[in-house]
Amino acid sequence: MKIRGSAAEYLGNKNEQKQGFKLKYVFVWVKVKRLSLFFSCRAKMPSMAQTPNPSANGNLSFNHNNNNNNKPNFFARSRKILEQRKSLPIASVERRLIEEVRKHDILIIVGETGSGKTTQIPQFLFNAGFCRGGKTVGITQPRRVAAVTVAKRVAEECGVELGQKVGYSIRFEDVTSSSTSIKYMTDGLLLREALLDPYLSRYSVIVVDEAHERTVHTDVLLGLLKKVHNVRSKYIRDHTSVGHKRTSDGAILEKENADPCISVLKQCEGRKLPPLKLIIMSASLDARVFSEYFGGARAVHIQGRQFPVDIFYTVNPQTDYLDSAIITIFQIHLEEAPGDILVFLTGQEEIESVEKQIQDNLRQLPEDSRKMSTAPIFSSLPSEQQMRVFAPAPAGFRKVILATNIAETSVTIPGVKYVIDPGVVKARCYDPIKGMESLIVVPTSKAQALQRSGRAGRDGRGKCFRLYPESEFEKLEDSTKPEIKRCNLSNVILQLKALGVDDIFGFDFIEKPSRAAIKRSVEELILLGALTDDCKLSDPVGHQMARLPLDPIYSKALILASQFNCLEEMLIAVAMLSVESIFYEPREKKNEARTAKNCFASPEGDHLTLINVYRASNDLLEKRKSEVGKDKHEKILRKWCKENFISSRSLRHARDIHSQIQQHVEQMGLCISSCGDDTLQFRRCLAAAFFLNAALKQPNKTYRALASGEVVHIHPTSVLFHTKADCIIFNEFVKTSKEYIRNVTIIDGFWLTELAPHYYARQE
Ligand SMILES: Nc1ncnc2c1ncn2[C@@H]1O[C@H](COP(=O)(O)OP(=O)(O)OP(=O)(O)O)[C@@H](O)[C@H]1O
Repeated sequence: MKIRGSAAEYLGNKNEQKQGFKLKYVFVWVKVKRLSLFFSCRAKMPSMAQTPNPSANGNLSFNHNNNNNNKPNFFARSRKILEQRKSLPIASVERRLIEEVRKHDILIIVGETGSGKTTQIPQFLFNAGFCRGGKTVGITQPRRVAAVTVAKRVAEECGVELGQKVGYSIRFEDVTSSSTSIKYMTDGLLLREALLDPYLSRYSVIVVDEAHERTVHTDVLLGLLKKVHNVRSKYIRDHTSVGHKRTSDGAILEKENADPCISVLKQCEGRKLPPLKLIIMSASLDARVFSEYFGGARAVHIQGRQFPVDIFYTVNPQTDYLDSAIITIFQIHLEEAPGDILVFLTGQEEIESVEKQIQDNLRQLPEDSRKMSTAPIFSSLPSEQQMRVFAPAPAGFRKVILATNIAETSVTIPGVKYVIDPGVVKARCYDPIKGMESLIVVPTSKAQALQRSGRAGRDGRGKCFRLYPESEFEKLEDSTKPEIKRCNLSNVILQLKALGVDDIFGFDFIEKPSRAAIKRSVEELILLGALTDDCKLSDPVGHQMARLPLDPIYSKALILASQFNCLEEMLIAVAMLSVESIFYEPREKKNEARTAKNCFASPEGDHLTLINVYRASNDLLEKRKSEVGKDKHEKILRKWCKENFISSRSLRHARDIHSQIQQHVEQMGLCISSCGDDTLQFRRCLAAAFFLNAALKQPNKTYRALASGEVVHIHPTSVLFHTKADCIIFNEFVKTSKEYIRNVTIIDGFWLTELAPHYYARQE
């Protein structure tokens, strides 16, 4: 890269601005190839050429039941959508695709980003009759935001109200009805559904979209779907051979009392059981791996994308990708044609810091160049705020979307013409020996780079700026290491146990996690009381823990809290711990921010400090409750948060999570009471739940984590940063420049042997 000025120089030279803002070229970009040329599929697959297909007329036989007909724009918009759909590469292969689905129970589809897989294939399946008899086509997505936005788009394309024929279901949000035929959902949600309906009997087809992401849920789901598919196929074979009749769409008509297995199946799905069709999809899939896993399943390739995306690389490696991203944002803003910019960053803190720098830099630009708005999106942002990135920018403004990898796959953000990809991502990594999980920033894979560039070029030609040289791209791994190989497996194992999978080592994973990781997580679940010593789900604790949509350790904390009479406090603590950084500390207002935080600080630790913040926000809203209206309350909360250096986004999200988990624990019949001022009870409960995360002070003032033996340091953001306490528990281990622990509370070391004798008595 030829840098002739840093970002500040570039934007801040007032003389230059006066002279008509003469641009300095900061990067020399190397334009390389179009996105489509980068695509290569390693498995040998038949390709679906784009032959004209008279049946691909884009019409879906849904009722148009929304009352938009009187709106002048409605017809124009419908016509535009229809035109768009017809021009998608996938539209011309509808009939051939359906033939493939009819012929093969399991089909792997690889099609370039934007070819129309996610939005069109479910509609093709509906048109072809796969939803007859009240059956549903289910499409899983690794991320909530994709499930929601794609469902909205498909409902619009079909001219139906969201939640009727087309709906979505994500954790804590179900927008479906009994008439839903096309259902988008997260892969985790489908796993939870399988707890209640082990044969997934309402589904005729399940489409696993973006399978390349290999999230832990996708991998477990693939294993489960394989099993369900085999059971349903076997059932059909067996019953066809003993003379059962089929309906016209292939479903089996049951004979009364044919065999004992039928009664189980009848409970789930009534009298018909069609075979389960599985479709595994992505733009960047190694089809061979999936095909082998499903016993040589058929793989097809859909060629072509709607609009080209030009890829640019920097000439030289970058030392500071945030700085480079900001420079590139402004370079595009000042030089390129109108169009929104999507920037990939690694987390909330980075996003908020870049957002602030953009605002600061904009102030230095001449008035007429300041028309730029920013919109952040990251996973801990509440859904309604995430949706703001999809709203158009004010007229004449360029929107800059600052996103984590949650915007990497499946989503279409209308108007995005430029993508900036620094080539890094925050990924989980797990050390099964020490039992430590941490988040670290790592290079993306080629598959991720391809997905990112594919977010441009969805409603017109696009450009993608990769903030690294092409030679670096060549060195990237082809695909991302499956999450199941780099995370703590307690949650997965608990779910599998609840699904009736007894032999975890024998479970047919697409790629097996290491024995050490499975063993470690099973041991952890036994220690938490979720599994018995012979590895069965314990009753009631294990079953209760599996029902809560939380990490097992948090679920255990809630269950214990009802016995320690502090469930009210623990609900708040768990909700506050589920969001990213409640407090923020702007560089230029460090002292003010610290003084504000001290008002909430508890000398006993971060958990009680977080509870103090939550309760203070409750008191505020209680005091001002006469001022009616949700908007008014939001405004009051926002102002208060700003004054107290609290992230209003995070607090609002925590309040949301709180009400959702409260509903769950109420349904489970747990007793919600408060320990009042007796915080000792609450801390004892923390010790009883988080005993695996205890640390003892060393003579040199560092701490040693008792379970892993690792030397750890209290994070500077903790209220206990200067503590001299002998024994503490913590919630999070973060490895940056040092091994840090975050969210720390003081406990008494003797409590550990008293409350977790099964672990600490054994250690003595
Ligand atoms: N919410 C939306 N608003 C506007 N256009 C959309 C929207 N969703 C999809 N589209 C249009 O439909 C096209 C196909 O989108 P779709 O998500 O089906 O593609 P895909 O092949 O699944 O891509 P990917 O692999 O990136 O998920 C997009 O390129 C875009 O033109």
